[in-house]
Amino acid sequence: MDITFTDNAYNTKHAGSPLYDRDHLLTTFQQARERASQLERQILVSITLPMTAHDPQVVFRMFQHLDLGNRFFWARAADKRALVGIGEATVIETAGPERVTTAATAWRELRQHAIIEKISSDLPPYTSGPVLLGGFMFDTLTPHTDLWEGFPDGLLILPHLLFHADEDKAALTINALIDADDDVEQRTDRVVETVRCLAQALQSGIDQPVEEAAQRSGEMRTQDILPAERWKEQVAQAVKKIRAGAFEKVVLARGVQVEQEEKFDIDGTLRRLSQSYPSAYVFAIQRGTRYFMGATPERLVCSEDGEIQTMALAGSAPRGTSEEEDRRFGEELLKSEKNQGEHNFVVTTIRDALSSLCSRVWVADAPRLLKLKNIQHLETPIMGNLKPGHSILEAIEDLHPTPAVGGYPRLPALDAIREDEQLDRGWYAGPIGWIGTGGNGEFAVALRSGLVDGKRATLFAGCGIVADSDPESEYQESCLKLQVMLRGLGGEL
Ligand SMILES: C=C(O[C@@H]1C=C(C(=O)O)C=C[C@H]1O)C(=O)O
Repeated sequence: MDITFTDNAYNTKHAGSPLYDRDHLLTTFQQARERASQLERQILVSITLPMTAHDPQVVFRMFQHLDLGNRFFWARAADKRALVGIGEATVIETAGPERVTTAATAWRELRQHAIIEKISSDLPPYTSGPVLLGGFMFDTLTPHTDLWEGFPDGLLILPHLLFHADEDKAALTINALIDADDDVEQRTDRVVETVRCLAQALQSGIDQPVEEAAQRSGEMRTQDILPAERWKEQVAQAVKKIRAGAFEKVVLARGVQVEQEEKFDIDGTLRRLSQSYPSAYVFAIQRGTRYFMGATPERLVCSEDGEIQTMALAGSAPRGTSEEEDRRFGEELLKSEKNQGEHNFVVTTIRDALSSLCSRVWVADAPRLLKLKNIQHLETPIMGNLKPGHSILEAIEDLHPTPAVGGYPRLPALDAIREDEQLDRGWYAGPIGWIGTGGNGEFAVALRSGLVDGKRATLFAGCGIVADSDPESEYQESCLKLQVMLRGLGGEL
């Protein structure tokens, strides 16, 4: 079973021992229990072990056999980074407009007095140690419906087990919260058994090629939540408001309900999304029978050692059916005043938001094209150096919602969404990602996404509306964006 882990100093030292050395784990848990009793609080224990690289999709599938609870998937095929978690050592759940700040405080508190072990120096540098996975609702002030039950305003999960990998290293982190009166012998045995089961599952499944997703046996039925004509009227109304000077841009979203005879195949959907959108963040967060999942091209913010990277992504055109047509569409997008306008609101807003958090902000001179499978966007890379003491959660607090998903100026645009959109966005277009120690982490904007529950799914897509938007073109653009999840679920093959 040791083949699951690399032949690192730790395993060599403990050659022949179980995957995780029981005695060592027990000593750590005992130490945590003592600390818990002295300080009269729970103590976080986080242990990271090196592991041989595995396909994150396979790990996600194998995790299901562990019976540890909800799973979480996050991967970007292009840079070979992945985080796959299962279970909840603890969760930080927050509510209200202060949901991000409250989560940041709870995270700081949780880390205090923690015992963090890294059983090698050969580990993915940014994701080793305790890492929280989760996300935030787009807007806490819109009335919530049952649709998003289980997805609170803010949710950060410390998983029991986290598989994480970068381009050349992979590791497993085991997290636990220890109480003063915990039976640490029993806790130790449970962890050792869980890791043993995982190793076994991976070993037995490791040689099996990831099978092609089962073909759908029946029809996938789709229905607009708001009839197409009504949505286009909304767009026309928004254009009128903009021309009357109420605001300059608003992003209006629409939802589509999808149903089929059989349950949607979550693992297969993730695989199709990863294959079709290698540069996107492919994600899934499970709450019971529900999965919020998608393949978003939009990074909200990535922070590594104080350097943050973000982007303005707004302005869209279809891909051409020939190389020539594709180039033409791209050139027209780059020259389009309408698209440049809606893009520039995003650039300006992000630059302003970062200027208070960062000692230096760098913005590319001009947007470039980001070409995805069926759509192309204007993209401006933006970077900055976080001032000491600031973390990624503060950046999220300031950046979200950017005018790429909200509007410009922010407040009147959000009011218009609340009044006119008639859609419970829930976590759609909210920040989703992970945060580690030292302020590192990465969050994306949860676009090209849907909430999947058994045989049903609700998919979302939105478009930036400006003074010269045409309702029909915006509707067509939203259809292109919806295709990501429709195809991901196995439809429109
Ligand atoms: C709102 C969405 O996408 C956003 C809106 C875009 C636009 O209006 O051109 C482009 C990219 C995203 O920032 C979505 O995919 O649902």
